Amino acid sequence: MEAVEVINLTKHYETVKAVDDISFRVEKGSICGILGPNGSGKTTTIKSICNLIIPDKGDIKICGKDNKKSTNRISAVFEGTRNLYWRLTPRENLRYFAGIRGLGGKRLEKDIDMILDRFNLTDKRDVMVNNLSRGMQQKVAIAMTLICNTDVILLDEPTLGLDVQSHSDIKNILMDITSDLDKTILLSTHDMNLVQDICDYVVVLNKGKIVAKDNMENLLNMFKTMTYEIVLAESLSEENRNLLMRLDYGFYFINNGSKIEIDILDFQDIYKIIEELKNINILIKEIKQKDINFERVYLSLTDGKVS
Ligand SMILES: Nc1ncnc2c1ncn2[C@@H]1O[C@H](COP(=O)(O)OP(=O)(O)OP(=O)(O)O)[C@@H](O)[C@H]1O
Repeated sequence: MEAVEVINLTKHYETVKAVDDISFRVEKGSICGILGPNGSGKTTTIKSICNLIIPDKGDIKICGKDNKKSTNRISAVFEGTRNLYWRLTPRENLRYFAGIRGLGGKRLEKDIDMILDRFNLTDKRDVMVNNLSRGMQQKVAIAMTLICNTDVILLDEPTLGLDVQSHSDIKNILMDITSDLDKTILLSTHDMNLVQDICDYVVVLNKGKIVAKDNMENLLNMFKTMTYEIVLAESLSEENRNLLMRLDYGFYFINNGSKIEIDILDFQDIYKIIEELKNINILIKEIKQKDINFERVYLSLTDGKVS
């Protein structure tokens, strides 16, 4: 079953077409990355799904129902932890957000304790959020979405500014809540390692349009067959790099130009590159097919714009 369906969504801000006729579906219990460079339309898409922006055109369905009639099925954490109350404790925050959704009573108190325990926050439950570490604050923000018990959780940059341990904790929490609790997560982030590790499905936006939507495995496989690494006997000078660039493939110069990574569509193209290296008297030490990572896939899809 689809938890989220976006159908022909379009939104302008005066003359800017922020989102241009996009459609995608997210399966229940999965994690979907909504990715793209700055200004590509991620926030507009996410806010439209949450019903915080009224689109010019298109339909959005949450668990099969129009999103305007299903706002109680979505919760969102925008820009890290901004929607927490900093002068309240984790327990008070959770109580407050549950209260807004009409939840209360002894059962709620039990649920709050259970969720805080799940996130290893029991000993911090009565400490003001302001005095918690950034990683703990992020956990409280995600705990808030669980106490509201919504089917769909939207997260904007959940790992921004976190140390290695907190990054790993948040990653595990997100995987746990989809597998154990069947929650659906829509994740907007520039953290491509996180995307590769936890996303089942990815939607990549560029200039308001979808440039790719597929599952992670397919995207990685699609690019795997096209990326080669050439190790050279010496570093390439600026002049030689420019000569190679004229061949108009996607070149990435690594290790000061002593290693080249190339994205090619046809294996025969590798001979043209070898020929050019021969012409400029550069010896090749090794050529191998590269294990592709998602960051490279993303860069190819968005014309090299990381953020
Ligand atoms: N309230 C607004 N008024 C006018 N233009 C806007 C408004 N909000 C967004 N835009 C424009 O719409 C386009 C898409 O913006 P959006 O914030 O959706 O992109 P984004 O992918 O979330 O970017 P970022 O990664 O920088 O947060 C951009 O050109 C942006 O300048």
